[in-house]
Amino acid sequence: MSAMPEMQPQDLLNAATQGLQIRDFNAGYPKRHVIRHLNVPMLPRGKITVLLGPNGSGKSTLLRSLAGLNRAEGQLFLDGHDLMPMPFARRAEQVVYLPQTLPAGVHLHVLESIIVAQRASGGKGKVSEGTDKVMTLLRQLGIEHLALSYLDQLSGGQKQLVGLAQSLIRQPSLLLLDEPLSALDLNYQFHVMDLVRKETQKRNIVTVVVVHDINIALRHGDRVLMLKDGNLIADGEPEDVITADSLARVYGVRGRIERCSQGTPQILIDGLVGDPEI
Ligand SMILES: Nc1ncnc2c1ncn2[C@@H]1O[C@H](COP(=O)(O)OP(=O)(O)OP(=O)(O)O)[C@@H](O)[C@H]1O
Repeated sequence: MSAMPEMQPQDLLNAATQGLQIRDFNAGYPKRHVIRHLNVPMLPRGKITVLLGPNGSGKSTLLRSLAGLNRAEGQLFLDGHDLMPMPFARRAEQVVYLPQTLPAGVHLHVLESIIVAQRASGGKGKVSEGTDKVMTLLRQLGIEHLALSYLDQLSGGQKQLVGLAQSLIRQPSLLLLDEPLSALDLNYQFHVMDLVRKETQKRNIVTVVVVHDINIALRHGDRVLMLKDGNLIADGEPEDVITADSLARVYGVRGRIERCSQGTPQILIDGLVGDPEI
């Protein structure tokens, strides 16, 4: 049996400090507290964390607050450095938030819009090199053919894919994706999560994704955080968090997780809590 390579002190230190830690975090709006005293132990780099919860549970508020776009207080340590006191521009160099929909009325074509995003985050070098990178990313996303189409003439799903390209080109340390699959067909959903995983691992990003589809969380999440009414109800590996009990408590549904013939866990819903069982 070959011996495990010994971890060097620096590796141990990195493992303990590399990633995002959320401490006593509160967030909301002038007349409405939404996220209350949230504490999340290290969300590691190179992994996908899926944020689940019913409508109105605070997922978007949390993501926007992590990006510095919402009122918030508490501590957010990225690799040991607190993001909260940082000027917004400095925080935005490391943290990228992709909202559910791109802003309307932007009359740029796709290629221009992604080069603008790249330049805004400090991307330098020759324009031709920037264009090559963007075209590679568009090819990976399967939307190379849209490079010269105008943003305001794209379908909802095409806009989502362009938004993802704008986010990835900025090479963030913390990538926050708010329902990036909601307008995508099944093929693109799979393709996008596959690409997000590869980029997360290759660039060692802390990625947090909001989805409503429990099967996506089961299949693509390394870790799941489940919110209800702004409170963290569960945190752990997908199959430890997504259980009949948490589905009942958080979503009010009677459900179970079963493995398909290929071994992939999937959710089956039998009804609502309180319905007569058949
Ligand atoms: N701009 C705002 N001002 C005041 N309250 C808001 C604002 N935006 C959202 N809220 C409230 O904050 C709470 C959490 O909303 P949030 O959008 O974060 O939920 P969510 O979990 O992302 O929901 P969904 O799954 O429906 O997108 C809701 O009660 C909502 O009404």
